[in-house]
Amino acid sequence: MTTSHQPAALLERVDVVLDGHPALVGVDLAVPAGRLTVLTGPNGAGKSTLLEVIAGTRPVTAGRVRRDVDRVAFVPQRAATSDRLPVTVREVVTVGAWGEAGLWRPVGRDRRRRVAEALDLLGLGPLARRPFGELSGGERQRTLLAQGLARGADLLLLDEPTTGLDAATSERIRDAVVAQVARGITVVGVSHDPAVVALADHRVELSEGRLVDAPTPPARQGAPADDPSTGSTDAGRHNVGRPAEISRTG
Ligand SMILES: Nc1ncnc2c1ncn2[C@@H]1O[C@H](COP(=O)(O)OP(=O)(O)OP(=O)(O)O)[C@@H](O)[C@H]1O
Repeated sequence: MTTSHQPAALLERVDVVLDGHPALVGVDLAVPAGRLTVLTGPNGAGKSTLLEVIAGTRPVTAGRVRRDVDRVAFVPQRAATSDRLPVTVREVVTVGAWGEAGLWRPVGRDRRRRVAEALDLLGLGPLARRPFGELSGGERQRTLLAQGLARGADLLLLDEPTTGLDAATSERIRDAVVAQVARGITVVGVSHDPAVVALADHRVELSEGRLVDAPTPPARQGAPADDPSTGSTDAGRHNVGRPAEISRTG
């Protein structure tokens, strides 16, 4: 686990309005680096929207988002995945390693190692040559997570990674998540699964687009409890250090 106390992502007074609907309202959140943050809350609370904001794939209507990460991997819900891809499991996982290599450049030794590790961690070795479209739902979910791991990201985002999976598959996915956090990778997951929530270092509960319960993550040593630069003691409550100290690399 990393010793860094600088947040991997910092959200300040974030609003997201979707077709006139307030999906997120005044969200202040620091995502601690090298930890597992789990977003919880009822259906429609704004969890997926918040995950997309942290990923940088969802523009905010108001507020600020800062990330201090080099590479982000976003593993979507199963339902978002096409089942007609004419590719093997290994090829799907290898896509995760394309990132900095680009589509037409050969995958080098380091990236091949990441693909092999990801296949191994998710128990996909025996399925590596199988067409993705022939897999069961749980096998696809493991494959998509392996693709995310192969990315070599320092911020891994998971939308309901264990929903609908059997106990053994869920446990394997939880073990893979724990292994990533142990390596210092920041993981943020949306989950209704109590077994995943129980693993969280940082639990964030949402209701109707607002944070209900977001305990302040570990503060940077010497940082003030409230940051006057935010202009709000409430907003400062979830800040770790001053925003100006966070480099935006992701
Ligand atoms: N394109 C859209 N237009 C209008 N409202 C939207 C749109 N997309 C999402 N919403 C609404 O925004 C709110 C937050 O949606 P979001 O998907 O983030 O919730 P969630 O907590 O992830 O829900 P679930 O647990 O059901 O997946 C919901 O009320 C949803 O109906």
